[in-house]
Amino acid sequence: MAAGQIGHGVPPSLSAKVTGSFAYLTIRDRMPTILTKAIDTIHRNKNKFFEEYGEEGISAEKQAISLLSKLRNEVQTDKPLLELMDGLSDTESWNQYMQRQQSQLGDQELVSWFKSPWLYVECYMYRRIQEAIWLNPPINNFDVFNEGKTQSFFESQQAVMALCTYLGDIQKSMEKLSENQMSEYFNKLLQVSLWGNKCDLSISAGQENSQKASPIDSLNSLQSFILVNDSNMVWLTLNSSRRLQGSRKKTADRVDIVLDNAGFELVTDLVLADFLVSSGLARHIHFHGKCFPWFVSDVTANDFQWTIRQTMAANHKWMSKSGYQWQSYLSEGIWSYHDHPFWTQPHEFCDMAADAPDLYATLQEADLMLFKGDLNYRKLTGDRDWGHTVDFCTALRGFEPAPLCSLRTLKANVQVGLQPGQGEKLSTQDPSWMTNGKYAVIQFHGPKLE
Ligand SMILES: O=P(O)(O)OC[C@H]1O[C@](O)(CO)[C@@H](O)[C@@H]1O
Ligand SMILES: [Mn+2]
Repeated sequence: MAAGQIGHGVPPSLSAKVTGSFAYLTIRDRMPTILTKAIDTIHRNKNKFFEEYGEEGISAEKQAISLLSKLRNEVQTDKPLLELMDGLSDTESWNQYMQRQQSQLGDQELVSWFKSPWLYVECYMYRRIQEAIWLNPPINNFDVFNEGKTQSFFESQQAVMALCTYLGDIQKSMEKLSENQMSEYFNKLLQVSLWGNKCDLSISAGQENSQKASPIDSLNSLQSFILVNDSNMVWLTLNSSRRLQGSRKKTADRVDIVLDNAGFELVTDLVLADFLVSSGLARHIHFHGKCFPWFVSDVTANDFQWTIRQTMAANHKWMSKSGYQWQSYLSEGIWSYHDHPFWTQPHEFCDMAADAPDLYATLQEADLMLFKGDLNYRKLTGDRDWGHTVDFCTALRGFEPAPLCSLRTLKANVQVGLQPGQGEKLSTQDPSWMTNGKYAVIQFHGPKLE
């Protein structure tokens, strides 16, 4: 067994134990900054809380801030993680997961911010933010990240308009498109959705990070930054499920999109989903979002509905047309939004079949799953210290509910499925290639089709 490997050749989890690693810097610098911003946001909303709830609002604000400051201090001083106390439906499962982590660590040490797996502690921080808010009615539904998400949507308006106009143009000529043209548009919109993932707010610790340029025009220049491009497999998968259905109107029955960020990225996902349905490549789209505010910019049910309403209300013909179209897909059941507590838990996805069998069973009904973003990639691969040439399939460790594809810009140091030498070359050319968000993958796992 190679050095650092645990049982069955599975490498160790990334962790802040390694001083100077990206995990270490995230926990030392970026997470406290995110907490400070959350505290500022609550404080800035003090008057609003007073207007809405009077003195009760003010004392809830103070109490929430004090819990978050305490949390920030726990992170900064590498305190042991604490059990959750808020009695929500997922509390028990979080506390059990902590026991699991503790038993892996043994009796000598306690699970703590810098010693436990990075994936676990980073997820846990967002759950603790949720606890701090939830324990403080009447402000217990406040989304501390909402302002950033709405701002990122408004700042990318030009790009959204350009994208909706592009979609409208495709749809005007949809009937006449050849198979080749169709696959070309598909690839473009898949790549737009891929690069949409550059626009998250967690990596920049909440700094503005929106899309300004026209997303279609940038695609050519970004091409060489796609390190793995399995889009052909994705296309074949969509088309093979069309063949298997054998119906005259050829469609994959269902594509699931596991969403990542609100703002521009969500619009790129909705545009791709619209194209899949209006081109006849898919019949239904299931979107999966988060149950509570997560990793600064991730989509909640509220963000999802808000984005569609804003798109409908836009003072731009193609944008508002798209918004109305999306609303009608939802009311006709062609599109549906789902959330499941598992998406806001710290588990590697290889645990899903055992720990969230209901979700796993639902995903098995999909013809194709698209996993958006970096955190989903970390969970797909377990956020472990894999070699770059390890197969994606190996890193998934049996997680294969349906053919799946990760659309991810690289923001954490895990990347598998590269060619021999590719990782080394990148490290020489651009030492921060795994974390600077400049590179991306379209990485597929499923039956190989021709
Ligand atoms: O929105 P995304 O693409 O999942 O990116 C969030 C990522 O940013 C980070 O905060 C960068 O460390 C990761 O924790 C996380 O994987
Ligand atoms: Mn995210």
